[in-house]
Amino acid sequence: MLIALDRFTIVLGMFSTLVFLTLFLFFCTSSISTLSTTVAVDGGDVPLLPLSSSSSDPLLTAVVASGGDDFPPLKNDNLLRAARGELVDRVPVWVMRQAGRYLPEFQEVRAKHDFFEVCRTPELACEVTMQPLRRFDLDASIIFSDILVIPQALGIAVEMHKGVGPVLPEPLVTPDDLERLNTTGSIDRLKYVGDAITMMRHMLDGKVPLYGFTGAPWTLMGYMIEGGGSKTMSKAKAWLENYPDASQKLLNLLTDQIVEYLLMQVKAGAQIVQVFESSAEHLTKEQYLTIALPYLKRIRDDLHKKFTEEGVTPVPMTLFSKGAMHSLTEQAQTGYDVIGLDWTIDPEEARKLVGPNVTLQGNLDPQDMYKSPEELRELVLTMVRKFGKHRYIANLGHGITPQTPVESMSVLVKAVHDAL
Ligand SMILES: Cc1c2[nH]c(c1CCC(=O)O)Cc1[nH]c(c(CCC(=O)O)c1C)Cc1[nH]c(c(CCC(=O)O)c1C)Cc1[nH]c(c(C)c1CCC(=O)O)C2
Repeated sequence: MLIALDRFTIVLGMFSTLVFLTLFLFFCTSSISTLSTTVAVDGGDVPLLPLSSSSSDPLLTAVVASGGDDFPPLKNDNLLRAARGELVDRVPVWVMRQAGRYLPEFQEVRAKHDFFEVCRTPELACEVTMQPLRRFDLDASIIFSDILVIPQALGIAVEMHKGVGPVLPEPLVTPDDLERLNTTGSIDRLKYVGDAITMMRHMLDGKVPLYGFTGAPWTLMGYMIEGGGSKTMSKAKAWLENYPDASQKLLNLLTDQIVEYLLMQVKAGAQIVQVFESSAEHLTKEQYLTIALPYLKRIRDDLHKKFTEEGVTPVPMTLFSKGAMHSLTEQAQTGYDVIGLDWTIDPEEARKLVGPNVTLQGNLDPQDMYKSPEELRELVLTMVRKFGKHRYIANLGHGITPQTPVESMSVLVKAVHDAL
């Protein structure tokens, strides 16, 4: 009996020691993690949002994980209403490349950081995205990034050379080079764009909606084959001619990537997306209708399919095909909500070509931004009055250029809001 009791005491002792040790260990780990979060938050020298772009950062993870439901409510929804064809309080305005070299504060960031470092670091991307909004009464923001992040994610190096623009030192030369494209996990490698979008939605605090964007298949194919910008796209056009099957394969591969990339951006918080087919200007009308538009339409249709399958609320989609004003009627039939115009077409003519059921975006000549404030204001007033208040988003007909006087942006934005 006594022996049995002794054994019982020993077992009980061992058990309570074990419980004690487990509790002790649990207490230590949880207090350490609480302590480090507290230090990080209360430290004072830590910015409101974390500096690391890594998803292992607890604060960034918290911001990103909070997801769409927790975003601050939108205060100025004029741009989204215009995109959906609803009535607006005022004509919305934003500017392609509104975050860019014409702003001294952008130059300051660029003096310290490489272009793609800015893209890849959510805090820096958000800072430059915010810069134009601090100065001008704009109705939208666009996440700072570049169309060439997709080729990068596929394993094609892209460098930004001062005074030259993007350089891809190892372009695609023959169809065999398609083997080099690594699609496995490519969208995961672009997670930093989603992180920047989510962070930006919180930073915006509902001030204006946030655009996500992508390059279009033909435009990306062009850069990947030319190895950079090109005046003629002769190598990419030679691919179309000499390697029709490989060209189609590449265009389809890029289309699939773009759909996944846009879906990721919308899930991260993009409230409207724009597809940049900036190199459409190199194609004949016939080429545009066979090489560009079918893929652009598939992006629209496949993304909508994904929205339905994954229960994601659809966002408006914008198509900007620079130099393809010859095919506006066809563009308007693709299902995009907004069609972007370059400056080569008259607003009233464009409206006739697209009909009443799409929103138009554009289309001041970026060169007009160099005119005197009085002349610029008159041009903007005339443009906006030609487009009218319904289904219209004011913008330039292409990106703002680096030498543009900062004051011109204030003149542009005010004139748009004053016009009607
Ligand atoms: C073709 C294209 C590119 N990138 C982009 C396009 C499509 C739009 C267009 O047609 O302009 C898209 C783009 N690139 C950039 C944005 C930022 C978002 C915005 O504010 O609109 C967007 C929407 C930043 C950028 N992308 C780039 C800059 C300037 C580079 C720098 O800061 O050194 C910015 C602000 C670099 C870039 N990136 C690219 C080029 C041709 C260049 C050089 C441009 C130049 O030298 O003027 C590829």
